[in-house]
Amino acid sequence: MKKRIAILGSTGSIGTQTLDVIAAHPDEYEVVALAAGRNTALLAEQVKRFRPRLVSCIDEESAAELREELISSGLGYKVEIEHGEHGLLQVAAHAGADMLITAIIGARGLSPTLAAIDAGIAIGLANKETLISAGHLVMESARKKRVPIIPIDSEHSAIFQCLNGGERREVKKIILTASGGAFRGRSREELVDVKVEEALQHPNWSMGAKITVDSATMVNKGLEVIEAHWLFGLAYDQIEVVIHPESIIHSMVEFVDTSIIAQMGLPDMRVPIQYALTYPQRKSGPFQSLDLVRAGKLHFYEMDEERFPCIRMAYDAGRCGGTMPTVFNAANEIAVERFLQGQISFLQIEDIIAEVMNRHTVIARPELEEILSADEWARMEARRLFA
Ligand SMILES: NC(=O)C1=CN([C@@H]2O[C@H](COP(=O)(O)OP(=O)(O)OC[C@H]3O[C@@H](n4cnc5c(N)ncnc54)[C@H](OP(=O)(O)O)[C@@H]3O)[C@@H](O)[C@H]2O)C=CC1
Ligand SMILES: CC(=O)[C@@H](O)[C@H](O)COP(=O)(O)O
Ligand SMILES: [Mn+2]
Repeated sequence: MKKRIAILGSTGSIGTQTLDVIAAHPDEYEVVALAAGRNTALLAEQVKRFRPRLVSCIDEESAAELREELISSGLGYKVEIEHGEHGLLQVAAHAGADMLITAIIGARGLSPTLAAIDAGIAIGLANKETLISAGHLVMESARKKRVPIIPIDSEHSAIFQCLNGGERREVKKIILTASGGAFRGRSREELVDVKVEEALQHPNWSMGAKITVDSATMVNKGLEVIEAHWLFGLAYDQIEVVIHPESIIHSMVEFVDTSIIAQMGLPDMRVPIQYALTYPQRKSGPFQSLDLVRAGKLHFYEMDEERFPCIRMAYDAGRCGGTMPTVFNAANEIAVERFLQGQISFLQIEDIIAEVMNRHTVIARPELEEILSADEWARMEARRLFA
């Protein structure tokens, strides 16, 4: 029987690569539900090709556009079209799905991810912001429901692969690799006037705009530290970050006997996506092998918290816990949105995060309602600063 897959964010970087992997194994996987934002032209193509039973768009207008597009192309089967938060939840908890790939951006992925877990659907987790915002709720809920959460983020997939079959209590620490992002060779002075287009030039990966900016500010690695804390149950002191400009070693685990196991490969997100789909098996795929001789030298540098203050803020937020990581994430989401819209400068992203964290009164062990209101509060504060 084919494994039935639902995807949140099917038209994005992770969403389209997930469909590429599925297309390479047509006898193994079936797409049952898709959710996207406003790219109805691409979504219509995906519907025609993968024939899901349910599809959802961001709003009513996009849903109408999609319907129109599918009718005019003479779609030969009946697909249910939904929209908005309701549609997103319907796709996430689709009764016919075995696994949900969370490839939507931001903390808006939280409620649908919780809905899928509640419905007993396995999660292939790309949407890291969900774990930053409410890691304790997501992990607790997954444990109670015995729902597996398989990481897709390249570093976490790497750690997951290194730990395969191993005892977690034998782990001394994990080492997350960071490329250094678009501005890795530049000093802070050289960041004052950087342009949006420059921040969107990641040296090794082709990704959506938000995560590419996060990579340049090092917020991405900060989010990944908190993500690793929740996924692997490690203390923050056991999570280290090193700069590795080549993005060939995707991350490493050091065990108590000082042995280090690393997962390596060319930067291609289809590999961790496929591993999440096939786990615990491995399958071949349309991927290029790493040629170590051609790669030549690999480099590693110490993380500089003065140069990249967002990494320190992320550790602070994680160690503080409660609603602080929620606030760190929400403030960053708004700051990045404003940077992309040309409203603030690159360095003001970190100023906004720092100031909103500074103003926040933490709630320890927050319930979902408290998470959602801390998230909303942080977004409001982040919109007001430098306005
Ligand atoms: N890209 C990568 O290589 C990696 C990404 N990740 C994580 O994966 C997640 C997705 O990133 P990425 O693929 O780069 O992002 P993209 O910006 O490329 O894609 C985002 C997707 O979400 C959809 N979307 C946006 N808003 C809504 C909404 N309200 N309802 C439904 N769908 C919506 C978009 O739709 P549309 O375009 O139609 O508007 C699009 O399909 C992020 O959390 C990121 O951190 C993690 C590791 C690597
Ligand atoms: C592909 C992936 O997982 C991204 O999160 C990537 O790691 C970003 O690269 P850096 O944050 O290391 O620049
Ligand atoms: Mn990553």
